[in-house]
Amino acid sequence: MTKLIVIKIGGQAISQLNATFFDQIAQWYRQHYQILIVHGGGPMINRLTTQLALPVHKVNGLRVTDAATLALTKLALLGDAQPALLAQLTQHQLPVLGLNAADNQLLTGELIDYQQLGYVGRLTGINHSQLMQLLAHHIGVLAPLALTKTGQWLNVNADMAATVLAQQLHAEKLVLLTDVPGIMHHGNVMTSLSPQQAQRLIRTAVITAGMQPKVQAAIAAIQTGVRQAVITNAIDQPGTAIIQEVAV
Ligand SMILES: Nc1ncnc2c1ncn2[C@@H]1O[C@H](COP(=O)(O)OP(=O)(O)O)[C@@H](O)[C@H]1O
Ligand SMILES: CC(=O)N[C@@H](CCC(=O)OP(=O)(O)O)C(=O)O
Repeated sequence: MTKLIVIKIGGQAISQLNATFFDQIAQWYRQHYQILIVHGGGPMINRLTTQLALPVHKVNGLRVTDAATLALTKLALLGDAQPALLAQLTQHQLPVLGLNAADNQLLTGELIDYQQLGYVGRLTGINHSQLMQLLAHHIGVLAPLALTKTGQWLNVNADMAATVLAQQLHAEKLVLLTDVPGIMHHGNVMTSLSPQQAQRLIRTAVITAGMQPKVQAAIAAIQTGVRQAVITNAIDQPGTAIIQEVAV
């Protein structure tokens, strides 16, 4: 059976990719791994909304997205973040394909809580066969947006999107590439983190902001069959491995 690796690249990380990253992707591709990249774009969205004097408001790391913010989110993800990433991968001779929810119903979603978050969604369905067909010959680069059954665009946290894709496509590994070397506690990178530890560190505000949905997404991944989930800033560094609860 073909093995799949899902890599989520945060918006900040898109501008920090180095030769090691591209070498590793090329190596996995040569080894016949299928590779799906889900990209973020938080800083690009912030830049656009700030330029247009819209407030940036987040709840538990999720952007509150009204209609105007949604329009800018689509612009930033599909007009800035995705082409910036595609251009770098193409320059490294990697066979990439930029994708979004509207390509043949790739990603379907539903609102999480319109009152609290506006047009923010979670993934409820993926076009499995289409995606696997595309990944047979390309490295897919997918934006974190979804469409509802009635055609409403939704803003989806990219870590959450990557997790659902990793679960549903039975990925072997989920890499969440970000701008920090892993989960930091007392100034050190934690080499591993269990769901119980994570809940405690969220409660005590050690894990805050965008790291919250990231950790929750990684936990959901390993609890639903993804064998390995790591949070790191470099593809060749172990970062923080999310592990199942340790029995005591
Ligand atoms: N305990 C923690 N360890 C590391 N980073 C943390 C922690 N708590 C909060 N963060 C913040 O989470 C950020 C990563 O989340 P986010 O900005 O959403 O990244 P990305 O764009 O890659 O998804 C870090 O830059 C850091 O500011
Ligand atoms: C609902 C929600 O918060 N969506 C994210 C989507 C982009 C993203 O996740 O980008 P990063 O990976 O760079 O943080 C947002 O609007 O910022």
